[in-house]
Amino acid sequence: MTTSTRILLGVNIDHVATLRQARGTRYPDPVKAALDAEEAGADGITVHLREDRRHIQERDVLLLKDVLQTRMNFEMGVTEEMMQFAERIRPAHICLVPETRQELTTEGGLDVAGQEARIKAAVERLSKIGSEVSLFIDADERQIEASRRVGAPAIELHTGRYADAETPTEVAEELKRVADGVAFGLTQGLIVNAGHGLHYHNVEAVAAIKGINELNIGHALVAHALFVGFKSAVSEMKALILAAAAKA
Ligand SMILES: CC(=O)[C@@H](O)[C@H](O)COP(=O)(O)O
Ligand SMILES: NCC(=O)COP(=O)(O)O
Repeated sequence: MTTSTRILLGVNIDHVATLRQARGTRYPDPVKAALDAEEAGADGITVHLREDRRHIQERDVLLLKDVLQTRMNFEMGVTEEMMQFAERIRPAHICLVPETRQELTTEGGLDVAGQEARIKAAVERLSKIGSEVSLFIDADERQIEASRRVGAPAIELHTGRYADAETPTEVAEELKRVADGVAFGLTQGLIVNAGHGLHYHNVEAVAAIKGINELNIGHALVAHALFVGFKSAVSEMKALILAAAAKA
């Protein structure tokens, strides 16, 4: 996840595993989805090993670690169990995310400002294994400054509020919040990624924000893949974001 003029696509395969877990079958295999995604142009593969194991399982992460041609972005809550697992697998990238068991999905960003000492200790510990650590936060200057202070080289701005915005005014406000967050993150010397809730119909405006390094996208890709196949779903998304970034 190094800063470049070319925007990267991280493909999140969590919800391939959601379908498998719904029946306790061996299919569909998120590992196969990851390999297809890479063939279709994914720059990296994102997985979130949730505490409740509702989708991705340890087995998936271990296999991916062996077979990925690109790099793994391992999303995890800040718990001792996850810290030890990350130390075992040493992913190229780790994104620290907030997690609550009852939530339908990751509803907001990590409160870095409210627990700086704890996040700083986690960033230091995970940096020691050679992982590039990012913090999944809201596009909020207080959280961005705190992310710099705790020593994270990267942040991922939560785009869920933009994705959920309903009126054109709300969409414009939320997009501006993300764009301002990107600009502010860059002034802090951070690598700035973004993701959550991005879809074929809303991704272009985000991809056009100057300075974004990578977009992480999952749910929309898996949903579209049902109708067009995983490779096509990924290559369509990649073409959209590259075109939007090139036009900007
Ligand atoms: C942290 C994040 O935004 C994604 O990884 C998201 O968590 C996907 O999985 P869920 O839908 O389980 O939240
Ligand atoms: N960190 C965001 C992510 O990996 C994908 O989120 P979504 O596209 O599944 O909402």
